[in-house]
Amino acid sequence: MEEKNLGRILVIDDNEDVLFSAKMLLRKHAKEVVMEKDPRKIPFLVSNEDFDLILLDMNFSQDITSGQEGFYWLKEILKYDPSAVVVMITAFGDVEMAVKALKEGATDFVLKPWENQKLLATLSSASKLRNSYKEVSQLKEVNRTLTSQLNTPQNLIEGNSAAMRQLFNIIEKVARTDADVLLLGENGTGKEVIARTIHQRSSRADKVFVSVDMGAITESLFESELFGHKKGAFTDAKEDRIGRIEAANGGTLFLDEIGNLSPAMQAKLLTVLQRREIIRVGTNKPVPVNVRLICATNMPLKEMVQRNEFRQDLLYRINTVELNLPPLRDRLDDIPLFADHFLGIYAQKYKQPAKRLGDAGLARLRRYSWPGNVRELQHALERASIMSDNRELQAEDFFFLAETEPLATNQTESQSLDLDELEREAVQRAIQKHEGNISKAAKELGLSRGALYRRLEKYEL
Ligand SMILES: Nc1ncnc2c1ncn2[C@@H]1O[C@H](COP(=O)(O)OP(=O)(O)OP(=O)(O)O)[C@@H](O)[C@H]1O
Repeated sequence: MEEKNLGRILVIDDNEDVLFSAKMLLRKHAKEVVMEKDPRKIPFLVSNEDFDLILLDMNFSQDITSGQEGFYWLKEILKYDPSAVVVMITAFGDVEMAVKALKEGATDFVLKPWENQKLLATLSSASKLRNSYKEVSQLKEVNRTLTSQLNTPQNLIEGNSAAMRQLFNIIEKVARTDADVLLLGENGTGKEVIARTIHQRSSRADKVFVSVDMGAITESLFESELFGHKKGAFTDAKEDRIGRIEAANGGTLFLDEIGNLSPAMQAKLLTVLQRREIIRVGTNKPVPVNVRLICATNMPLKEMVQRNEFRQDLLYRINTVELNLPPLRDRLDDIPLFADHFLGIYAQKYKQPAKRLGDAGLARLRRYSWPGNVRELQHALERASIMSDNRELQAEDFFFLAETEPLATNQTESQSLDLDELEREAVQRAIQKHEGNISKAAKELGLSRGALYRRLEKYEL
């Protein structure tokens, strides 16, 4: 047996000879051996010290044979440390009593007088059990912490546009049911934020929310990522691993970019969803799973079904409730709320006083088409927070890649000879080249900052 791998052992027996021989044997294998003759010290010892193993006599001198005192002290130990690993010592080979002790929570028993090798073997397996208890309780704790961090409500903006108010009415109702949900919407409309919100408002809120980006999973890793694998199932399978679906058990499974699955992956996913069980790669044992499914995509799934690119049966399976997230350009009334929210966050992040959105700034944001939706708005506000010297953000504090994009390559230069058009393009290009730095752009154009601002205003840039 490995040296000292039994940890700290407490031996409680009122017979000095037993204590002595236990100490002689165990000190070679344990980090520390604590001996105690008087069982009345147990509460003090167990509540003040951490023992990996406890060897407890069943029969103390006042009550030689019934074992009642042993049972009493076993219960006391478990009261103070429910995960204590207690091995009972019994002198009479009374199997019935030993079995009763196991039922009461003892881990094992040894007969007195013991054979040294047998005692060591018993303690060694008890110590392994203790280690796995410790590991499990540590993992549970890590899991609890991570789940509560992940499930901490993010700063959700419900919005006050008619479209979002209507949507949140439905979300409120749907969240409480266990119905599977399909979220449709352009990039950056907040599909993941809404998926998390549904989870947080559901009866599964204290369980885990597992998000899987289907667009990022390759065909070859699909099964092992989602269903898990057994050690040795394939070359890289160095250890048993549970998949994402099993990890979400009891909670919510969010499958993002569901429209990106190949036909083969769609078929495998459908089978799992229908059977509500997974089979880890390299095994043939089905494991039942209980997850609430939320899927999301920015792709037109119904059209894809028409074109045979997406399985109709899979679509029916995932869209019990379908929610459409409106693009930001259809809910411009939400912009002021988002602006307050994100400007607050960036003020903290960049340690500066919070900036506000001025009327002209807001008008500018309302005129833009927002192809990147809330994510793009968030970035525009972050950029303006960093770049602008104004406390109140104005039109000139915002410029947009989507508007300047065609100018990124020089081949797309305008054929127009309209002076205004040419000037507008020159201004855009200068701003883009200097990444929004007004002073540098103005210098390049041969204009003062004021003159450049006037042109930005004029061309609504
Ligand atoms: N209602 C909202 N409240 C607060 N933040 C939001 C909201 N909607 C979107 N956002 C923010 O916008 C960004 C994009 O949101 P999210 O990732 O949820 O969008 P998505 O639709 O899932 O995007 P994609 O399709 O690109 O994955 C995130 O940074 C998110 O915090």
